[in-house]
Amino acid sequence: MIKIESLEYQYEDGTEALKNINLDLEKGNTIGVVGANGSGKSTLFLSIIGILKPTKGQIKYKDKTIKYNKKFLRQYRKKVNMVFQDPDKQLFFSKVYDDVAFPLRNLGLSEEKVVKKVEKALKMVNAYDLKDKPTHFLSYGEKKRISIAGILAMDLDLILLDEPTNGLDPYMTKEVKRIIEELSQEKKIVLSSHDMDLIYEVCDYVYILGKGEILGEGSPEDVFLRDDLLKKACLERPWLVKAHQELGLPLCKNEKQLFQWKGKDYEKGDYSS
Ligand SMILES: Nc1ncnc2c1ncn2[C@@H]1O[C@H](COP(=O)(O)OP(=O)(O)OP(=O)(O)O)[C@@H](O)[C@H]1O
Repeated sequence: MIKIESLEYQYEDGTEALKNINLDLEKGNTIGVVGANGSGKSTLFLSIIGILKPTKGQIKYKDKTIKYNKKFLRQYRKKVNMVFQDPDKQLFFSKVYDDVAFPLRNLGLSEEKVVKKVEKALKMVNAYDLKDKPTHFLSYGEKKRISIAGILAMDLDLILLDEPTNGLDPYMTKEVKRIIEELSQEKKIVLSSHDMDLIYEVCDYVYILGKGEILGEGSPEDVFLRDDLLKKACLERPWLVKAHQELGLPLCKNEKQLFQWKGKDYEKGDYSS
């Protein structure tokens, strides 16, 4: 659906944030983009939604090169949009409900449809109770969930999530993981994260960025077994990969699989030895 060809992006001060990026988002349904601080992940996402215009190269959506005029971008962002790393960049209204409803009202949907979509999105992120709360009273984790709900309420083809678990506690991190897994049943998702466990478990294809370049790509099982690649990109191995390499355990996709291999009932919290 989206192809990126020979993309380069240079900031005004001369920083070459992206160099010769080639990416095909048909290669997976939940795609991870990982890289150390400053490797270019946010710049890439901002380029994909057309906020940054490439210095060179192009982005194709459904085989057509995206354009940078207001009319095109307004239509494009109804189908391809992102949840920003910082929720304060996304929440504008004083009340949670109005924030999630805004893009839908903007599309001219009837208030009846708006109510349905907003309620569904808020329930999906377990934030329905917050609907009447002023956004400025929300905790950081709650703001993150509301900004995700705002994107879920829209009928997008592709959702980009920039560091969705950044700054969240372990419980909320699990919640966001659940949301991504649920969402990926219906939508294409691209997410960036410093949490290699999350990327390994939820993604089916991974791009590794380093200093604005793609250093490697492939299935999570392939890329995370490549020590040389991880070292070059300054990335850690997911714990399930470590357990496989260091303890000789089978390479499991998630905790549940590992428990099942051990004959434990994961759902019942069977932690006995
Ligand atoms: N507005 C800007 N002007 C100049 N340089 C910038 C600007 N924004 C980002 N950069 C630079 O571009 C490079 C890529 O930054 P980017 O924010 O895309 O990386 P990132 O992988 O998202 O980092 P992080 O993991 O820390 O969020 C960095 O060297 C950064 O300093």
